[in-house]
Amino acid sequence: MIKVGIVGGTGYTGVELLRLLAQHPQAQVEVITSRSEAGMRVDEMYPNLRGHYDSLAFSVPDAATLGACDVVFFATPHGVAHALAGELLATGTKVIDLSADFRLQDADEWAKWYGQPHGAPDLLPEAVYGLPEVNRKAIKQARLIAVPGCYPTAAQLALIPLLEAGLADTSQIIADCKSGVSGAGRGASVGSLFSEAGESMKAYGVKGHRHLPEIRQGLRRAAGKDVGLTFVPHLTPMIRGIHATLYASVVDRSVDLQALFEARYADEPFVDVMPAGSHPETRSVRGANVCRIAVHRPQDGDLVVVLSVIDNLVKGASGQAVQNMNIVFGLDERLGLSHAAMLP
Ligand SMILES: NC(=O)C1=CN([C@@H]2O[C@H](COP(=O)(O)OP(=O)(O)OC[C@H]3O[C@@H](n4cnc5c(N)ncnc54)[C@H](OP(=O)(O)O)[C@@H]3O)[C@@H](O)[C@H]2O)C=CC1
Ligand SMILES: CC(=O)N[C@@H](CCC(=O)OP(=O)(O)O)C(=O)O
Repeated sequence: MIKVGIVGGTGYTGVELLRLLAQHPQAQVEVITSRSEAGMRVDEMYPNLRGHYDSLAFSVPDAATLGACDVVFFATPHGVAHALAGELLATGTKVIDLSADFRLQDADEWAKWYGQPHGAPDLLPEAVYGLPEVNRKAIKQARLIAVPGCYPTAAQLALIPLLEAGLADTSQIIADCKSGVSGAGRGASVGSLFSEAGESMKAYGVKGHRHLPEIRQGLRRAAGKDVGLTFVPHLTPMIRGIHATLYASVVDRSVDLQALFEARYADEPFVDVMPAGSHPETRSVRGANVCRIAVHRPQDGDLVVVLSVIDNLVKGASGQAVQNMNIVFGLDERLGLSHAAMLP
């Protein structure tokens, strides 16, 4: 059994980790932290977990207790993993960080987008970007994994086949993305109120969102050169889900894009290339660790439109984190993650 610790157990990604790990045959959650709820049993706070974690209670984060675990997940705001990761790695504990602390390779760029100095630049060279579909080999050897952001997961999986094949005009790609409100976390804020976000939809971060450099970094890796990207996120009145629509121009109209995408993801357990002409719905991935993709060529012109949906809390965060854990510990990548989505 893999001994698991979770820092930040009361947020949405923390409780989603608990839900997924409850069904995992080879992992046992030993430590779960919350400073504000220390002492409370997890199944008192989250009744959906009753019967799964009979005696597990929140505790304050403590490096010694966490260091006794085989792996520690950080489901915390940005900056927290910077402070604790080094100490845990030194005790031999693997670290899987769901925040953005180790996603950008460049500490100065991180500081610019996150508004504070990078707290652990010495660890950046060994941090591995945890997108298994492009980095599986490196993940297997990693001690420190940066789980990709939710928008970046949906956008990169949609564009990588085109970029790796050198088929997209890299001067101008558009990522038009929509998220449910759980993407904003569990912390109270006016924008997440039902009466603010319900029956309404709005774009935000058009001038520059912190996921822009992360998506650009991934696209650059796939294309082997810089990519001109416009990224516009939107808040939509649903709880879970990301819907990303990607627009690019193809440089060779003769290529069968459906066949290209199917071949690229043929061996990927968590990417589903849907039949030509499909329109994937966010509800088709709700609760599941899957990204469903459909490729369109309107009027058979140069334009390619790729549609990509994920559950922000699963393939966009906690499910992808468990997928990374499975790879790091040499397990079947699908363990604990093979359930179907909830419909409706
Ligand atoms: N929501 C989403 O869809 C996604 C979120 N993420 C990322 O995952 C991380 C967690 O997100 P989410 O679950 O929404 O977050 P929340 O903000 O809802 O929860 C944060 C958790 O972290 C704990 N925490 C806060 N500050 C500290 C601290 N200084 N030290 C230790 N623990 C702390 C909180 O507990 P307490 O204060 O009681 O200790 C709480 O349990 C974030 O970095 C987020 O950006 C990634 C992908 C998708
Ligand atoms: C709707 C909403 O507010 N979404 C969040 C992104 C989701 C998220 O948590 O981002 P990370 O994956 O980088 O942690 C935002 O725009 O900042």
